[in-house]
Amino acid sequence: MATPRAFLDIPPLQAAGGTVRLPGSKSISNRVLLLAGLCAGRTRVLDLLDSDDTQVMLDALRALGCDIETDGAARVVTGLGGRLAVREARLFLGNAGTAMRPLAAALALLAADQGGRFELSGVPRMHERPIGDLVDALRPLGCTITCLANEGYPPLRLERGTLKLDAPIRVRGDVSSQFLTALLMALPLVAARQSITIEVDGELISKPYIEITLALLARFGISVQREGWQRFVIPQGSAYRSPGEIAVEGDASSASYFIAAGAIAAADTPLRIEGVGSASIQGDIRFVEAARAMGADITEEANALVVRRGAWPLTAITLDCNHIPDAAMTLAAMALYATGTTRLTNIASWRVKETDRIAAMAIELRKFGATVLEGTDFIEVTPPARWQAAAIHTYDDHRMAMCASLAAFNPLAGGDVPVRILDPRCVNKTFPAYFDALFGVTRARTDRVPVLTVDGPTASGKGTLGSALAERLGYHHLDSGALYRATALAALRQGVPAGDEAAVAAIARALPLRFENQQTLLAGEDVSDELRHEAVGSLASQIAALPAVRQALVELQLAFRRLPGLVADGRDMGTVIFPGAALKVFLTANSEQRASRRHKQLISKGISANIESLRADLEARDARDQHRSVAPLRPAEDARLLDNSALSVETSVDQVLDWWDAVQPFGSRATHED
Ligand SMILES: O=C(O)C1=C[C@@H](OP(=O)(O)O)[C@@H](O)[C@H](O)C1
Ligand SMILES: C=C(OP(=O)(O)O)C(=O)O
Repeated sequence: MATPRAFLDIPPLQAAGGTVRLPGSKSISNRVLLLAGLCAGRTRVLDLLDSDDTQVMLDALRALGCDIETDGAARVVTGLGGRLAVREARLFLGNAGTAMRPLAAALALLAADQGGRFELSGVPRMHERPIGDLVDALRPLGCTITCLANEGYPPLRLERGTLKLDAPIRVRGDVSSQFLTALLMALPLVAARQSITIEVDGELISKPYIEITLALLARFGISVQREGWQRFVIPQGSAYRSPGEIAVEGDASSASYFIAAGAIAAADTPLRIEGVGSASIQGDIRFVEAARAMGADITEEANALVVRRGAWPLTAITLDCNHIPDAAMTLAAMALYATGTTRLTNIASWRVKETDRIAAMAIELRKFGATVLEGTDFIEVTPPARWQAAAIHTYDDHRMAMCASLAAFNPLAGGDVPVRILDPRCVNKTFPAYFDALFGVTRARTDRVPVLTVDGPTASGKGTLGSALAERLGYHHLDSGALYRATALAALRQGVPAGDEAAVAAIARALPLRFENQQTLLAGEDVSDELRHEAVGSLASQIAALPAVRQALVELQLAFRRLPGLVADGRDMGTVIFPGAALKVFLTANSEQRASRRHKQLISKGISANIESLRADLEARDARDQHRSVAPLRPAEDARLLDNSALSVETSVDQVLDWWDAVQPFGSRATHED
C-alpha cells in the first residue's frame, strides 16, 4: 500500500496481534553515519534506517566527499579521515535535528581549522528550532558561525577561524541534549594534541540520548571520561577508529506505537515487536516501564518485546517524562484508554521539536472528545466520555500522525468512529512504512473496511482509474480482471480448453497469484505484460462466463478486503462481490474511444493492431458480458455512472474522490483547516 498524500482514513480497529519488525533507530543511524563519515576507512552499516532524516544525512555526507556504496542490504561509508575533501557546500538538512546539530558542530570545527565555507539549512520549521546554545558553545573556541536569518536559529554559515581549545567548553543542555551530543561527536576531530573538557551548564534534558552518543563513540574508538552529567573529557590523542561493521538496532521510539497497540488491543493474540529489547542502548526502551505502569503486559527478550493487554481499561499515570521525550507522546495517546487523568510532566522540550507538540497534542486529542489541559511543560489527558470522529492535523510531525493512529482502537473503549490522519506522509521522517506495519498487525471488522468499486466494460480505463484511486487513498487495489486473465493464461499454458469448466475452475481455485509492486506474479513469474495479450483477454472473457470459475474466484477476491481499504475494479465488483461497497462507480466510454485507447496501448507495447477490428471485438465482448447468465455486466442499482469518453484520468479520479468524500463520515470539509 502506498501512503496517500492528502489524508488516510483509518476504520475503527478491533484488535492487534502478530509480528512487526521495526525500522532502524533514527538516533543511532544518524550518529553512525556521521561518525563513519568523519573517521578514516570504510564502515559497513547494517539495518540503517531509510527515511527522510537519514536521507538528508547521507546526502550531506556525499556532498562533503564521502563515498557511500550500497552492498546488498548494507551501506558502506568511506570516511574523510578528519580532512575536508570539499571546502564549500550548501547542505539541506530537512527537519532532522540529529543531522543539523552534529553536522553544525563538526563542520564549524573543520571549517575553522582547515578553511571552508558551509551553509546549513532546513525546512521552515527547522529554522524555528533553536541552535543558539550550540553556537554559543562553539564561538568561544574560535569557530566563525553566522546565523543567516535569526540569531540562535538555522540557517547557519560556518567559516574559517582560529581554534583555541585550552579552556573548558561550556554548553547549556536544558533546551536540547543534541547540543552536547554534537560537541561530543565533533570534538574528537581536534583532540589529537590536547584533551578537551566539556562542562554542562544547568540541568541537562533528555539524558539517555547522551548515553547513546557515548556508547557509539566507544564503538568508534573514543572513550569519553565523565563526571555524572556535568563534565565530559575527551582524552588527548583521541581518534575515531572505524569498527569495520556496525548494526543499527530497531527504533525504540517507533516501538512505542506498537507497545501501545498491544497494551490496548492485543487481548487475544500477543503482539511481537522485533528489533529492540532489553539489550537496547536507546533510552526510549524505558517506555516499556511507563506502558507497564499503565497496564501493559510486556515480556522482554534481548532484541524483541512481546506485548499483551494486561489491565483494562488502562490505568492513568503521572510521570516525569524528561528521559523519554519522544515516546512520551505515545503515553498521551494511551491516556485516551485510561480510567482517570494521565499527567505527563517535565516535557518543555516538546514545544521546540517538529512542532509545538504540547499545543498540537492538546488541540488534536480534544477533537476525539478528550479533556486536555496544557501547561508550559506538562500535559494532562482525560479520556473522551463520548468518542467523536476526527480529522487530525499532523503539523508535519511524524509522531503526531503515529500517535493519532492509536485512537482508531476506540471501539474497545465504547467508540465506533474512524480516524482521519491529514498529511500522513509526515511519517517519512523516521518510519516511512508505518501504516503498512500498523495494518499488518491490526484488525477491523470486515464490514468496516471500506470498499470502493469500479465496474465497466473492457478498455473503459477502469484499471487505470482503480490504481490511481488506490494510490490516492492509500488503499489496496484489486484488479479482478487480472484474476480471470491469469486463470486464462494458466489454462492456455496447461492446454486446458475453455469448454472444460471443471478443470478451469480447479485452476482458478489453486491460482498461485500475487500482486506486488505493480507486478502480477503467477507462480512467482511476472506475467503483467502477457496478461494483456489479446489471446489471453479473449479466453478470459470466455471462462469468465463459467459459473464454476466465478465461484472459485470469489474467496480470493473477498480476501483483498484488508485494512485500510480496497479499490476493486472489474465487472461485478459492485453487483456480486462487494454489494455493500460504500461507493460504486460504473465507468463507460464509447466503443470508438475504447478501441482507440486499446490501440494506443498495444502499439506502445510494440504489438500491431487494427483499430476497426479492435472496435468490433470490443462490441462483441460487451454483448457477451452483458448477456451472460452469471454476473452479467451491468451497473449496480446504486452505482454512479461515469462516462469518461471526454475526461482525462485526473478529472475522472477527482470526480470519484469527490463522490468518495461525500460518503465518508467526515464529509469533504474535514480535510480543510478547521
Ligand atoms: O539525540 C537524539 O538523537 C535525540 C535527542 C532528543 O532531542 P532533545 O535532546 O532535543 O530532547 C530526541 O527528542 C530526538 O528525537 C533525538
Ligand atoms: C524530536 C525529534 O526529531 P529530531 O531528531 O529532529 O530532533 C523526533 O524524532 O521526535
